[in-house]
Amino acid sequence: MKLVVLGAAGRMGRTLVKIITETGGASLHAALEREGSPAIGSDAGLLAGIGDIGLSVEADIDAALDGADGIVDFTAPAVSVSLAAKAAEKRLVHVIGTTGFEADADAAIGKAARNGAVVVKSGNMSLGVNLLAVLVEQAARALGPDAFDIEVLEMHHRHKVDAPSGTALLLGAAAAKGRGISLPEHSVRVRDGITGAREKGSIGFATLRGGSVVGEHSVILAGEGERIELSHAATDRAIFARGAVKAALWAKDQPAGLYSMRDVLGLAA
Ligand SMILES: NC(=O)C1=CN([C@@H]2O[C@H](COP(=O)(O)OP(=O)(O)OC[C@H]3O[C@@H](n4cnc5c(N)ncnc54)[C@H](OP(=O)(O)O)[C@@H]3O)[C@@H](O)[C@H]2O)C=CC1
Ligand SMILES: O=C(O)C1=N[C@H](C(=O)O)C[C@H](O)C1
Repeated sequence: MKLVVLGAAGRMGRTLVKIITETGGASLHAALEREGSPAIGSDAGLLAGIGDIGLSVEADIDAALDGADGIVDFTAPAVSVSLAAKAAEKRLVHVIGTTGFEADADAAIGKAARNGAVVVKSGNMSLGVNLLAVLVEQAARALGPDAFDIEVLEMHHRHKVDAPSGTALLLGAAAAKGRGISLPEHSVRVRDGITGAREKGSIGFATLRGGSVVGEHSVILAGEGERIELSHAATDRAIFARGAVKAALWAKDQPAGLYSMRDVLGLAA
């Protein structure tokens, strides 16, 4: 499967270039960065630390998509939205790892999936986090609507630009699903000053940023006299890249539509 990596000089882009070259059935068709990026013209393999692979980073998306089977995209929300429309036009697989989408951007990606793109989108492409989400959903369902308070805590590196993380929101959505409630209607994303007592049935988020932390998430279910914590720690971005490439290979045989990593991994609650 011929894959185009968008954001090839980024933290995830470099990891993806390495993992694609190591994965049977996948090959690197093109590596892209935005117009004006200092990475344009550099060898994608040299940037990824795997030596010269004879493929330079380019900026022309339309030329890069010519002859490609799929796109792996860990960039920024506006970039992913405009690429989803192109993927629909060309009937391509589009794996979206980007996080930080607003509701209107999600709606635009849903539209692209209805119009011909095979989209796999997830705030976290790792097996571990997607299994954790299943466990969170089960725990929230088993513990009932409000006897236990649910809080999602995350920590990431100092460069991360969105909060709460896509993973924190994915875990919050799993908890909300287990409780049979809507996350947007029950989430508390910021607390500051005299907040009043905790609202019954809410799902809280707390964000830490610093250093080089790849990604750490805990879902805390706090009851009277006891507390359950379900956690995941990522120590290597390769887990996300492997998941993304697996998603692309899986999506190749699917009809157009919007899929999640749970679909790819066959994980049901
Ligand atoms: N779902 C998952 O499993 C994971 C998701 N992520 C998410 O992936 C995204 C990227 O993370 P990360 O790699 O750390 O970020 P980086 O900033 O390191 O990488 C993003 C790259 O995309 C480039 N870019 C921006 N605009 C364009 C464009 N129009 N065309 C091509 N390339 C472009 C950036 O270039 P420039 O710097 O010049 O703007 C940069 O090189 C984030 O949203 C993050 O949350 C990260 C890890 C795992
Ligand atoms: O920006 C990151 O680095 C990560 N982003 C994703 C998120 O927002 O959850 C996934 C991972 O935790 C790393």
